Amino acid sequence: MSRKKAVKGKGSSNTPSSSPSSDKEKGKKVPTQSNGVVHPSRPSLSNSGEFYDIAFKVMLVGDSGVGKSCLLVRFKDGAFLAGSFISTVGIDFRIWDTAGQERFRSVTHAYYRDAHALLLLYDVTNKASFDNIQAWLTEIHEFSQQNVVIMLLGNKADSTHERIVKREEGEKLAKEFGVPFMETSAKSGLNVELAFTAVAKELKHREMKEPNEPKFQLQEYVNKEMKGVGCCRS
Ligand SMILES: Nc1nc2c(ncn2[C@@H]2O[C@H](COP(=O)(O)OP(=O)(O)OP(=O)(O)O)[C@@H](O)[C@H]2O)c(=O)[nH]1
Repeated sequence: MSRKKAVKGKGSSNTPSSSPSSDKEKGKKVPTQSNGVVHPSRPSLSNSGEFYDIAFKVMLVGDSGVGKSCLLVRFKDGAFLAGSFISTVGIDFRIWDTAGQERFRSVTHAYYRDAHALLLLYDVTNKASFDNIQAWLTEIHEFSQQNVVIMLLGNKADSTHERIVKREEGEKLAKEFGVPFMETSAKSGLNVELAFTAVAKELKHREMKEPNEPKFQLQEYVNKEMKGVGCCRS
């Protein structure tokens, strides 16, 4: 999975006018199987001009304001968007950035179905966004594929003074639900690259693994590579 083709779109319109089918139209540029995985007979060219062999659909989900757009922009451009800007209401393709607002949920549901991976975010400075994770997971299990890769991310880990949710609480919740977890910061860049590459590695491994090859251990990989807030390695 090429990082550069991780093109996100902050919704180009500020109304939920783009229907799932109209957005899928945009994705028609690449040959897609019914499971949504792109298997071109020869490498395909991404919008950014890079070649790739396989493509997966990764979505960012979570409450409004947890930092989904910022995380994607940090990953894609290495930049941080400070301050307030228009809330996401549209959904773009490649890496799909969803609107966290309740009133756009029905639009989001339609996109879960063929997602291969979901990065589920809460904001460590916002208890409600953490408390809502269980509801998000229930929804994900209802609408997404059974084998979807899920990773829980506690974002805004740079906000030391405003922090309300402890890292241990995130770890405990993730353990309860059997999903990998780490804290991230779109502002400082902490673990942002890792979140996307770990998911990409898992998906690629599933797709290309030889029958006798052991499974990729996503949580182990994350534990090994993850950096902590204020840690010497970050
Ligand atoms: N300190 C800090 N602020 C962040 C971080 N990530 C995002 N923010 C801020 O949080 C606010 C919301 O970020 P967005 O990326 O728009 O959140 P979103 O989840 O995409 O929101 P919706 O589009 O409404 O679903 C903005 O003011 C960002 O600057 C982070 O890692 N640290």
